[in-house]
Amino acid sequence: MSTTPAISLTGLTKKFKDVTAVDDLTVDIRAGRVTGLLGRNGAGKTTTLRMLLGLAGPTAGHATVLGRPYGELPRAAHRVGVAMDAIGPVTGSTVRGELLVWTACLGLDRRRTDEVIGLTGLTGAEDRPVSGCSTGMKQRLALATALLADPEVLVLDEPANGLDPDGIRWLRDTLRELAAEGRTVLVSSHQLAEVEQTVDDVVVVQRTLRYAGTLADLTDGGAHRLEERFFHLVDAPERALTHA
Ligand SMILES: Nc1ncnc2c1ncn2[C@@H]1O[C@H](COP(=O)(O)OP(=O)(O)OP(=O)(O)O)[C@@H](O)[C@H]1O
Repeated sequence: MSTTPAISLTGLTKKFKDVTAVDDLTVDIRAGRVTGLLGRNGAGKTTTLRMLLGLAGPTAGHATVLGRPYGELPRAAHRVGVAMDAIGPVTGSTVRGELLVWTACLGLDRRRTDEVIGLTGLTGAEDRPVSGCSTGMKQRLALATALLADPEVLVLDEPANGLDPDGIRWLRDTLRELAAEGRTVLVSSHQLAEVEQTVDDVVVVQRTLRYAGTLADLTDGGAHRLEERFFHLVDAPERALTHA
């Protein structure tokens, strides 16, 4: 396994007028692993991911993915797959139509569209208008779009939201398979019981960093529930607890 982090955040800070959304966040995301980015509503998860992807400029600090700021990474859209609300459907057409637009934008063979439809369980729904898709199907479509270019890194903002139990299990298996193939998966989530079954590593934020390390270290090898440890961390006086 590579020891070079796939993603590095260094002193990352974002202020919106009088609100500090992210404060001096320094953390490395290890390659080839699934990392859960956890925090309460408003903890700064989406803002962190937006800064990582160059969608928001940091007030201070910097972020790199695969060794470069996203905006300076050659073939960034091929190497980093992204699923977040800010990057929603563009065409207002069908599932396949939507994917074909992205396939063309990325300069990929049209056959890749059908491959990701199969990979994400959207077979049979290809001709459905995106506007008529359930939330779970839209989540599958977002992941299908992120997977199109067969990226090394996946950045997924709350991909489990709106998925039914089948969808949750499918997502878990898919993320584990992607990491087993050597890909790096950074996934934000509120669903702690699900995260506990999916991730290798955990980053907990509450504006500042509260924990970065392995799930096994955080839960003492499963002796504690992730939820219990999470509340201990986010309710603790502001301080950074970091583990290797
Ligand atoms: N464009 C903006 N202008 C002003 N404040 C913002 C903006 N974007 C985010 N914030 C504020 O920054 C803080 C962090 O928001 P962010 O969306 O990053 O949190 P989050 O952890 O992703 O929350 P959630 O789990 O609810 O999605 C919140 O207080 C939010 O209101």
